[in-house]
Amino acid sequence: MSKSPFYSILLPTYNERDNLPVVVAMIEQYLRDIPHEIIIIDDNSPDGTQEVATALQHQLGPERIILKPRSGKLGLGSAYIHGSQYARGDFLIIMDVDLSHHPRYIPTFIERQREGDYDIVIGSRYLPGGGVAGWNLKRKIISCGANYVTQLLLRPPISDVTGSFRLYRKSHFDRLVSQCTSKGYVFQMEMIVRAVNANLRIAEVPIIFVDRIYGESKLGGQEIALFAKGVLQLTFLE
Ligand SMILES: Nc1nc2c(ncn2[C@@H]2O[C@H](COP(=O)(O)OP(=O)(O)O[C@H]3O[C@H](CO)[C@@H](O)[C@H](O)[C@@H]3O)[C@@H](O)[C@H]2O)c(=O)[nH]1
Ligand SMILES: [Mg+2]
Repeated sequence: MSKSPFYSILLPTYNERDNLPVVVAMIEQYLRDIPHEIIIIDDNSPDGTQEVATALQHQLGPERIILKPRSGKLGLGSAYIHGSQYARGDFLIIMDVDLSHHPRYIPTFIERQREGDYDIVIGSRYLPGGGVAGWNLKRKIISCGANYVTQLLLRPPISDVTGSFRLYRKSHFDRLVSQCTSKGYVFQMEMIVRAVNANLRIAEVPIIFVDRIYGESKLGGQEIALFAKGVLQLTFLE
């Protein structure tokens, strides 16, 4: 019998002290029978998320909880790249740490990967059965607009290119990252466009994204401008 794969869950945090312990407890519940580690990448959050992360490490042990903090807020995409360098898993699972991404989907991602030997499994809000709860109109327009513009210019056969709830085969994640130039939220889109161009096997599963209850989104005007720049670069420069 082949060895059961090992999974590394990457948790990027910036001011998530209330959410982090809940997300970790839920991951532990849903992955009880699945070999895994959790890597927390905190960017020196002013709210003290790092202390909460340290307490979780004491509670669950250094094999299960790995802390890879950075000295300041350096962007979501680069947080995943930083954390992945320490991952021991055959597969990486990336997700938000504000309960927008429910850990109950992780076993579904794993099952789907196994069914078709996929390289990437994407959680999609835009498939039938998926959706968004709690976003205002402005935020819906930003998300739909980003996906629409990407479809218009680059036509990836993927319904949700901006979401951050994904499973990657680690070897492919590393290869794609070595080609990626973006550091912020636009990273997700660039990774998918490059994965499609590399003919990787990609599956999507519907997810419901629930807007955060505690804390604030870190998506601002600068991230939107960087997204527009990223799509244009991929469209015209490659
Ligand atoms: N370490 C680190 N973590 C960060 C940073 N910026 C954000 N995060 C963490 O990344 C996760 C997502 O951040 P949010 O600020 O909650 O993002 P959002 O506005 O809800 O956006 C979500 O939806 C977008 C698509 O519609 C996604 O593009 C985005 O990745 C995310 O999933 C959270 O766990 C947050 O703490 C950063 O610079 N550094
Ligand atoms: Mg959020």
